[in-house]
Amino acid sequence: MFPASVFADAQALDIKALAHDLNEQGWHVVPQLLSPEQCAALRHNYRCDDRYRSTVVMQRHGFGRGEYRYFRYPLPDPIAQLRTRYYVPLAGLANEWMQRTGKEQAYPADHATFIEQCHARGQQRPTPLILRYRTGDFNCLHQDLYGEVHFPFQMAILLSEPGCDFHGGDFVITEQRPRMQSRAHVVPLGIGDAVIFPVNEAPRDGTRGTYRVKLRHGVSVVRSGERFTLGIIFHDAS
Ligand SMILES: O=C(O)CCC(=O)C(=O)O
Ligand SMILES: [Fe+2]
Repeated sequence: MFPASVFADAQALDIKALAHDLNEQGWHVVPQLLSPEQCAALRHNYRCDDRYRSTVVMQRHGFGRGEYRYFRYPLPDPIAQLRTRYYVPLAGLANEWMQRTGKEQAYPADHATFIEQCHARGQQRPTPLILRYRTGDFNCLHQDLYGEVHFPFQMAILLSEPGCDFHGGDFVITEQRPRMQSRAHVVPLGIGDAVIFPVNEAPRDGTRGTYRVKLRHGVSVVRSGERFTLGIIFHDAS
């Protein structure tokens, strides 16, 4: 069963804090975006086969160890709402970043129009997913680019309680800087917290103008227990 109160009451983004964190720190956390009850409902839903279009066993592809399932269209209401609702403020920042890096591209103001653009380019399969890790599982550093068209930000929501449901299993981001060694971030997350982070690249201000860093994200080894995440990716897959 899905949470009845969908996520219409999910808090609005603090745009200033979002822009500050993504520009200065590289990622932004929205605390308690979902309630523990909503998280439990989503974890429970992992077993409902008819909700998903495909299931990936990560070790078969060298992606790490664990499993994830992509939702099928039509997305359950709460998932669709999260995607359309958080797209809007993020599109504003995305366009600022495009200008800073001298790119012509502009993202439309609403998600439906952006999805039409994905579909027109042959990217028609939905990307929101639920990931499940058990003891010893992990997610290798990666990027969620699913075709030529991609939205520059994505969101992951932790659905399990760290220190209780599982131990280990930290969300990590690495930042590859030009002509410098890479920098790692461990993002502290509680149950229901969302992390918003760049899919591919981020602009940084340097002494000689703006430069670009390349980002990858993943999850360190889950030492014990079971850890679930909801991933919201805004572009569709080819
Ligand atoms: O399980 C996690 O925290 C990472 C999930 C992930 O890779 C994603 O949502 O794209
Ligand atoms: Fe990912």
